[in-house]
Amino acid sequence: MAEEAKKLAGYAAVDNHVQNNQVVGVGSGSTIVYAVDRLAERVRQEKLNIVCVPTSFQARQLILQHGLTLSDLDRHPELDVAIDGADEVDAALTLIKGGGSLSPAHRGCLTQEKIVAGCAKHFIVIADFRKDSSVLGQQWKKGVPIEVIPMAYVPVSRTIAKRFGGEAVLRMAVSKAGPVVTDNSNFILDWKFEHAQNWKEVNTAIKMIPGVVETGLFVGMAERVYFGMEDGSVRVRDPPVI
Ligand SMILES: O=C(CO)[C@H](O)[C@H](O)COP(=O)(O)O
Repeated sequence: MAEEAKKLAGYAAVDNHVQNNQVVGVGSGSTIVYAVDRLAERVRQEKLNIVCVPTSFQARQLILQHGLTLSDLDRHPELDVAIDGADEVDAALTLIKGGGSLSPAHRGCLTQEKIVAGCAKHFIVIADFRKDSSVLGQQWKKGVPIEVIPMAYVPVSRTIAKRFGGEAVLRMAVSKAGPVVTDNSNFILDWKFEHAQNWKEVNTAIKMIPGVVETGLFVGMAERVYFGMEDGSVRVRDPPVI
């Protein structure tokens, strides 16, 4: 059921937002796999000229395996559109990213994902119905991922708990001993917050703690979210008009 929903979201995003001669940011996770399948299909069928910029090692492999054109931010610092998954989306389109529902290899790419999304004119999110929340923490219980410089993980964890409550736990690997190491050779703390907060302020404050590389809070970045639903429909959410 969830897999079909991921596919619906991925296909809708590619069909509605990708056009010929575009540079496309490719996100990470299990949902993005469906979007890349559809992108490759359209490139073949419609003979599109598309260049892809990956957000992780996994995304890079996906692009290559599908025979798509691989690039990077050196050659393409401006993207037309970036498409990526999320762990949770609230009513204001604030996202938690960097968690991942698949294997550890597909998790913790939040820093590169945020960089690529920030370089895109349009940032489009794809998710299944389980990620849809009115407030963060409603559906996603694993906390906000925070990428940290390895030597700083203890002081950063203590500072976050002291200032914002909850606890920030070092993410451990599953198929190896020791912590998960990101594509940037850093560690991930999962901050299990106690209650909803002003995410814009919290995100800025956490980023100011020495040793923090990036947070998995994406505030004011997503332009549209496609949710694949259980009944086979696709729900679209745009940011609220303030
Ligand atoms: O942010 C991510 C990885 O850093 C993923 O996009 C997010 O975790 C969603 O993953 P999935 O599509 O497997 O549920």
